Amino acid sequence: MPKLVLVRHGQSDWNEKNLFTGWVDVRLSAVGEKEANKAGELIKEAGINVDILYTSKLSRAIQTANIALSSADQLYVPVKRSWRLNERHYGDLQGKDKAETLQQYGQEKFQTWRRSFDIPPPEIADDSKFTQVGDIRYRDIDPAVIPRTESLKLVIDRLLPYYQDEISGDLLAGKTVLIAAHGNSLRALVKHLDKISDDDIAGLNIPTGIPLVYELDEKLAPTKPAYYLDPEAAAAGAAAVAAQGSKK
Ligand SMILES: O=C(O)[C@@H](CO)OP(=O)(O)O
Repeated sequence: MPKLVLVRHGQSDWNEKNLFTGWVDVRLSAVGEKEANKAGELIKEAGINVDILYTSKLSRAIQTANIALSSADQLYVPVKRSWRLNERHYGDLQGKDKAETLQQYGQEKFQTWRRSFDIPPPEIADDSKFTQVGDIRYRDIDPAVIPRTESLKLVIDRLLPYYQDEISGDLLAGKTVLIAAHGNSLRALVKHLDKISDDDIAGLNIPTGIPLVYELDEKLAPTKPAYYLDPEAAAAGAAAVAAQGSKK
């Protein structure tokens, strides 16, 4: 039976600093490296043998996957990377402090930008130091397609075709697939897999560095609720993500 393991990258330098990140290519913090290592140990302890790894094009997801597969003794697995698994592009909020943004714009606007289904933050200018226009890693994408901002809905629009056309093929072949990606790109995927409504998805937060396992049937529907390999740490981690704006 196909198995899908999702892991959000470990804490990044900008998660630690409480900054909106999106497509900015920041690296893992020391804590994030430890979380990734632990994720691999959990994968190994659960007896999960990964057949193929998918990552975004962002270093923090790639680092997480490499460290986790190393500690799981599975560095050999083949890998595919796509910008379609990237974090949600955070528009003009990229690089901004979350607590300051909350203070400046108020709870309602802050929460709308952060967790509404279809309202994106303001667009980032192409000459901003935090834009990804001109970044060589996206040379295979038409520059007009590089996002200037995204809502969760727009993430689903660019991620789901990749899941259905590429990743599903490996799952339908009975493979165990590991996806190392991001808080909001994984929220998009979980919304699809668990059929979560546009309203209810606002309340879902994905913790860093804890593998979430889906066991799927031949139509790629979950045969039982997905489970975290460390449920207690996952609950604490999700609550910490939800509270990020209020952090000093
Ligand atoms: O800054 C970001 O890109 C994301 C994930 O770290 O943050 P949030 O949880 O606020 O959507």
